[in-house]
Amino acid sequence: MTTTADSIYEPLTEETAIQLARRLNLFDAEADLVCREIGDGNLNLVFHVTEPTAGKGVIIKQALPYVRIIGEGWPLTLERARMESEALRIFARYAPEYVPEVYYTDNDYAITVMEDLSHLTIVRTGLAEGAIYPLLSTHIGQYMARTLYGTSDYALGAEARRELALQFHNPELCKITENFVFTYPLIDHESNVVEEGLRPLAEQIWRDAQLLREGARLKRHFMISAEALLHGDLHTGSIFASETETRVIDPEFAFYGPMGYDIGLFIANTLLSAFARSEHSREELLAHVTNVWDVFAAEFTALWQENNQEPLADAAGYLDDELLRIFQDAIGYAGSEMMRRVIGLAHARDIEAISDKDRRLHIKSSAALLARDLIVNRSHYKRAPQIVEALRQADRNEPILHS
Ligand SMILES: Nc1ncnc2c1ncn2[C@@H]1O[C@H](COP(=O)(O)OP(=O)(O)O)[C@@H](O)[C@H]1O
Ligand SMILES: CSC[C@H]1O[C@H](OP(=O)(O)O)[C@H](O)[C@@H]1O
Repeated sequence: MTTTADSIYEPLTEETAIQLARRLNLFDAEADLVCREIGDGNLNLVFHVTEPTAGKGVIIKQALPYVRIIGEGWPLTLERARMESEALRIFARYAPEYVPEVYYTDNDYAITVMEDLSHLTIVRTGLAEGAIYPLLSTHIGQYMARTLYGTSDYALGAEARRELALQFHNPELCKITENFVFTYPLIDHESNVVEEGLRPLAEQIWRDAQLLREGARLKRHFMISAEALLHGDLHTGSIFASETETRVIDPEFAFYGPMGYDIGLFIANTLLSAFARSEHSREELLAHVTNVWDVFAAEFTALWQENNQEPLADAAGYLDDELLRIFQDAIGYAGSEMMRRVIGLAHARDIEAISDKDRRLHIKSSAALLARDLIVNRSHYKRAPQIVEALRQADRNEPILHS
């Protein structure tokens, strides 16, 4: 627990959230305000303060000194609120159209007051209801290229990059990822949630020496690479969208890590949503998987050519090598993320919502087989359409072959 006896921190209530919004002059003095706590994530409180007659609102997000869904038995640093608001401000330098505006922060109360995005839908929810979001992968590809390139050595130079990285020492949140994404799904850990019927496959996974070795290498790479300021938890529950607009929220896991991690999380969660759909309505989501990489690579290349602090950047073949390495990192991390969403702690809600047990189990075992291949054979992946081909083979229960 990071609160101390003399700490002034206390959790907000719906009433005190309204008082805060008034104190910050976010609404007219006489405005009639209502507030609802709408947090549905694993960690924090989220208050939606609105003036219904004016159609105006703000979001007040507050970290609790523990994990919201577990309670005081799992203490967690309040520092995560500072990480989130500082990361949002930095990402806004590079991709302002893709993040909510931050109006106010208070680190003592672990509060971030930000733009209300309620006119948009959380992408995981929308995709489960059949939405397509035609611009999603273009926007996310641009968002990732701009924020990842912009905070890297290439754009900032090593000195400024190291300076910025000091602000994002985020050990408690990184530890959650190290444990719950990388370690626990690969061992028979008590926190894993393995659906009955999937146990034999899970046991096979835990005995798979090649998988454990490659999973360990990915975890190590995650722990020691400090390439760029990552969002750190870029799943589809951290993205709001409509047909025309896309915004990335919730970067409390931000830290300096490998660029491929953010890309891998987006790909993994889009693949899971694709698995959750019937075969004929998957195509748009699979197109997002290939397009996000194409857009990322094109935008990254343009930024590289425009502004690069690395004197050796023009070395023949170097950019291509970097892009292939980032791609293969992303493939591996997509595998780690998919595995944890199937047999780890925090499952994909769209898959859990499938009521037909046989179909749900088929999807989970196909996703686990695909995840294994992405982790173990990531060096065989050279082009984004191979991911789509691998998903189709896994879905048909065929061995995944790479041409
Ligand atoms: N800026 C925002 N505008 C509107 N709703 C938001 C905003 N930020 C968060 N929410 C709502 O609160 C929920 C939880 O927010 P999130 O940041 O994901 O919390 P956690 O950190 O606990 O995962 C989101 O799923 C969304 O419904
Ligand atoms: C108990 S932490 C599990 C999981 O929760 C976080 O997700 P979110 O903030 O979107 O609710 C993160 O993915 C953690 O790995």
